[in-house]
Amino acid sequence: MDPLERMHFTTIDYVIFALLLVASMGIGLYYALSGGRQRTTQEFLLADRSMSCLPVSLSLIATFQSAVAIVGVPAEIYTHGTQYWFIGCAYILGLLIPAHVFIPVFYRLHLTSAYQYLELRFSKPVRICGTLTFIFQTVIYMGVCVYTPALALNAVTGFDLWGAVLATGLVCTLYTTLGGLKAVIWTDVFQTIVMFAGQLAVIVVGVQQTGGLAEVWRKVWEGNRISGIDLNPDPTERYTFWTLGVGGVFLMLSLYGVNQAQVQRYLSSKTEREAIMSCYMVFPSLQVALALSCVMGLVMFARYSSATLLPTIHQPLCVLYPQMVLYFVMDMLQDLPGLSGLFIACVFSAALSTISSAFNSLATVTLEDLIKPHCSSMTEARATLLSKGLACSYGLMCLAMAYLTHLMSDSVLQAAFKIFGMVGGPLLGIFCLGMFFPWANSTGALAGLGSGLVMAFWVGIGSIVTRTSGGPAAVSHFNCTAVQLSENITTAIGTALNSTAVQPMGLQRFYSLSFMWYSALSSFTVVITGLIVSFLTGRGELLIITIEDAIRSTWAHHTHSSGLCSLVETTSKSNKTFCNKNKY
Ligand SMILES: CC(C)(CO)[C@@H](O)C(=O)NCCC(=O)O
Ligand code: NA
Repeated sequence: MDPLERMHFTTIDYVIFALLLVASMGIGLYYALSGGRQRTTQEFLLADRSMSCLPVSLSLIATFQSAVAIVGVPAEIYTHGTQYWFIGCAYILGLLIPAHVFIPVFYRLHLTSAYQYLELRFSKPVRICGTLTFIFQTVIYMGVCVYTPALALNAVTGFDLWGAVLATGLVCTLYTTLGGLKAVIWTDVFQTIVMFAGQLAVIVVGVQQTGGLAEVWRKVWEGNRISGIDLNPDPTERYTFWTLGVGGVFLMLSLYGVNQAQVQRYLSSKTEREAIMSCYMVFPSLQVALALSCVMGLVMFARYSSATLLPTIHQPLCVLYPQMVLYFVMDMLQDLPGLSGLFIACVFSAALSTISSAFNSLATVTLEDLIKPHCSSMTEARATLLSKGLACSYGLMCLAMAYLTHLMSDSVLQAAFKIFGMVGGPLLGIFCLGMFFPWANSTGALAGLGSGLVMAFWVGIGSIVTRTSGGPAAVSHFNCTAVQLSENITTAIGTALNSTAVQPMGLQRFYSLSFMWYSALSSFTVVITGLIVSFLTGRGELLIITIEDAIRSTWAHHTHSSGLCSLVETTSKSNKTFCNKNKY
């Protein structure tokens, strides 16, 4: 029997998928019609700065748990064993540092956009460059996020590709435009629960069908899937304890420390304490999310390690990475109507929660950083209308980006997967430069950001062109024999094998740097270049040691350069006194 034929959706599955969309729409409508009815930018972009830590923390994990991660991590564990699990170590510092360094600075400055910090600390051009970099990164990312799950679902079940893209894109645009950040956060809460439920259901059924936990354990142990800690210091090794546990911290900081989507949620918290608490609560939830994905990869392995199952399943599993997990799920859940629908809902929840954050944060930075500075007389009503228009436009742009992603070649797609390491790193670097190095000046910051981006794209594009770096590889060997593979896939694997066999030298070695180091490499490049250029062009000041110093020096710089505390009108009373106190 052709495996492609038997994998189809029942009515119940379609109903569950539709329920996800309807419930998300419902939450959007509720927040459009309740509370302040989305009539101020404070409500639309910052949820009235009234959120408590539980919804904020679930929303924080939903944002960067994309569908790419939901289907990619189990495939990674299946093919390479549990080494990737060690990224959980990076969550410790990757969340403690945002909680105690970045959140206090952003929260006490009472910002709306994280890039306001860059103007306060450096200058307007630095802020604009930061904003444009963020827009570039997020626009590329959202296209990939909505396209990847739709493509995988289409390949496995025949579910209409553009139907899925349009349904998710349009529904998400609607509820973000109607309900603002409150809707984004509360749909994230709902979608996180669906995500956990879907993964848990697959694991429970998978364990049961494989013959119980002991049997799963025996098979993954015999199949060598349980990886010990790999302390190999080679930075070109894809996943080792060092790349994951140290390089991963920088990735986490670029996502949870300075990314606008997350900063905006911290700023939407009632108090600074709630914001810090929410960051703490991300830790256990993110560990659960990671464990679910990893265990799912192991169950998948256990189920297919037995030779008797191979004849029917080997062919469909010779597929692209993201599709592998869907094959497994559909194959296993086909006799349990509704459950495959639940898992599809889980994958699309991951996609929706990521793009909704993207729409709202893009609308925020575009309004605050690019438009407002030129229209100082804009009324609140007009600003709110404009922010809704922006959220809606970015939603439609997401559909255009999904289409562009569709036209992209496989190597460009790989670049899109690496976008967080490549573009997130330089952004992290520029915030660190501002917060930890008081003598860094605006020229240094601009030079730093530029060189960080050049460095990131050089190594990122170089690795794709030379195909030496393992990233989330597009191809897996999943029980396939060479005969069954199409010609170009065989070539791709051949190239991959050759490149690992030959030790790369010189530039080749640089290009084969594990992509887990990209954030660290590019943020260090920003800081070092920024410091050198600042020393050459500016004056020296004292070293900042505490958060208070960091905030004080930001205000001092601002009052110094503009001559007055112009932010006073727009900020809260506490900041007003803070500002006045620190006026020189
Ligand atoms: C945030 C982490 C590192 C948590 O494991 C991971 O989910 C991640 O790399 N997320 C960003 C990219 C993505 O999920 O599409
Ligand atoms: Na998500």
